[in-house]
Amino acid sequence: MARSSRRIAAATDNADDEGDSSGRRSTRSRQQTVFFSEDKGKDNADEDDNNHNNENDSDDDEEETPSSDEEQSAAAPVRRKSSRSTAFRGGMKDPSNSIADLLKNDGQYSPVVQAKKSRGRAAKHKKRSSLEASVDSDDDFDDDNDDDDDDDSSADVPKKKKSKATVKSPAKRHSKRRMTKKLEFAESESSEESESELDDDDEDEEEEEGEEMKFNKIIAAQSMTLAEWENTCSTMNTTEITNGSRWIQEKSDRDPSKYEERFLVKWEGLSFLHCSWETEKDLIEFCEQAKTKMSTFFRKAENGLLYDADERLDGDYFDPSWITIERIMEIVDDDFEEVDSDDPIEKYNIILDVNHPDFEEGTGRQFHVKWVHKTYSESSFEFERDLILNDVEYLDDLAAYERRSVKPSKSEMQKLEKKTEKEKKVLYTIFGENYTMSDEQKEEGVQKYQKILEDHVFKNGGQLRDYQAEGVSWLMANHVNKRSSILADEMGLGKTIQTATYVNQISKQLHTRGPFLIIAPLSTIPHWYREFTGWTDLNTIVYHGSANDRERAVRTNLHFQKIASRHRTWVSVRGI
Ligand SMILES: Nc1ncnc2c1ncn2[C@@H]1O[C@H](COP(=O)(O)OP(=O)(O)OP(=O)(O)O)[C@@H](O)[C@H]1O
Repeated sequence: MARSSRRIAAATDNADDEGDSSGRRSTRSRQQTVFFSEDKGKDNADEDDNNHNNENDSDDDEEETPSSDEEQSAAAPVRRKSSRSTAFRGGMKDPSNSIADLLKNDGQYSPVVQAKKSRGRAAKHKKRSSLEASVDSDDDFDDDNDDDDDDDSSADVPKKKKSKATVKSPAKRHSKRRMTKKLEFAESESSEESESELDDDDEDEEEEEGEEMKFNKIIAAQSMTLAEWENTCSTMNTTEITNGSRWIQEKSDRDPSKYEERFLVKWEGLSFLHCSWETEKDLIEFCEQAKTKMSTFFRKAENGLLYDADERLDGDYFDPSWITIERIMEIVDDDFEEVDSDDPIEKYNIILDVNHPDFEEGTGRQFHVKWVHKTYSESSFEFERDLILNDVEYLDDLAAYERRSVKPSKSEMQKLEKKTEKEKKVLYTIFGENYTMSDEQKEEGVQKYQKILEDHVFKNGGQLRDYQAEGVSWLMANHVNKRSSILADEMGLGKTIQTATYVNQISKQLHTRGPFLIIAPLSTIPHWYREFTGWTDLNTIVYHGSANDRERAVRTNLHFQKIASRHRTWVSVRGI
């Protein structure tokens, strides 16, 4: 794990490099890279990086680099909000339980054995259903099932001859298309370049017609009866998957008690919200490199699961934070005929019923989402309807987005400036060393200030302890007198919180725009992030990761969205 050099950092900004005359608290603080800013920043109009075209590709392929994963999890905030998708959890038994259940069942069917057999088959490149193979080699399987399987080749295997034309490409399934983050900012680009970009996009769309579908990896294997599959998959619907599958499956008249093995697939270019259960047959028939990816899964998986318990909770197939929103970075507003209502379902005509004839149109708004424990490059565009259908909490993140995305008007700014001047005067009266006041009067002012801090209820009901209020007021005193300071105390007494509330004070009370930079050791970044977001409404972002991630973090989070369109031109939005 990369650890950057340690540095001594001053706790105040704007501080002169002079000795600490008050000298009450000092420490060395070990620092690395957390970056956060006040609710505003530059109106960035730089050219977009070509790397944007590779969005979501970082998850690419089964061969993940452990080091980047490690870094990522260390850097990302730890936030295990319980917004679990019923699609991946609720309707599904714990896979380990179900495997155990099946094993208990007179050894009639073992998904583990099954998995090994499938691996063998994949290696031999045979297009046979798992169940067929299982039955062929499993003497205990009863005759009835044997009959069924004999039928498989004729009756059970869907009669439709799946041709590429019958496979609904995700890009073609919905007229309202998801974006896959291909925003180009063309301020400095010539119009010629922009036009050629657009031409490229058209070509890409045409190419999509014949494209094979691609998936990143298989993340679980599971065997259940067809009836159980139907039950489980009926809750798995998004704009990209229908009844748990990327394909629109025809109704089958197969025996519902018949077992089928399916694989949970993470699709390329889509977030974990759109993972779907697919059969080996479909994957091999319609997806690029399915056999290779399948054999990688069998090599790496244990008990039918790719991720170990550290990365997921019991009963989950993957870390639930991967479908938990860390922040909404943009709203893509289509032309909605908004209904006057507080309920987004009503307001944006969201249609939740998958069988509704206008399901395709009823997607609601589209958000650019950064997921917890995923990098900025892995952020994705999601329809509001998909978030609702999968129980993903988004309203708080949306409110936070709205709060920070609107630039104050000129008159509001002028009002703020006047207010700031007043606040400054008050602070200088209390803390200013050149201010002529008796010591008693000063002490009284400081006590009063500390009391206000102590009584103040911060976000989520947080309140400072008396010594913490003293610490913050000392930091403010240094700030007012333009003096560098280092806050030191014993471990665990809340220095992080004091720093967060101090920065909050200079942002909210003195209306200092920021951005403020926190440099912290890699392992403590999640803690810093948690405390800043838990105690303040500051627009806090983790500035860490690849150059692309860092650039994207700044580009998408440090400018006012609402005025951004005046300064940049959106030249290209490319689909999947
Ligand atoms: N006023 C408070 N209210 C609620 N929780 C608090 C308060 N002050 C500190 N804590 C909690 O105590 C724990 C330790 O605080 P924190 O990590 O900020 O201390 P620290 O002094 O920065 O520690 P270290 O020296 O290890 O960096 C945290 O979980 C924090 O949320």
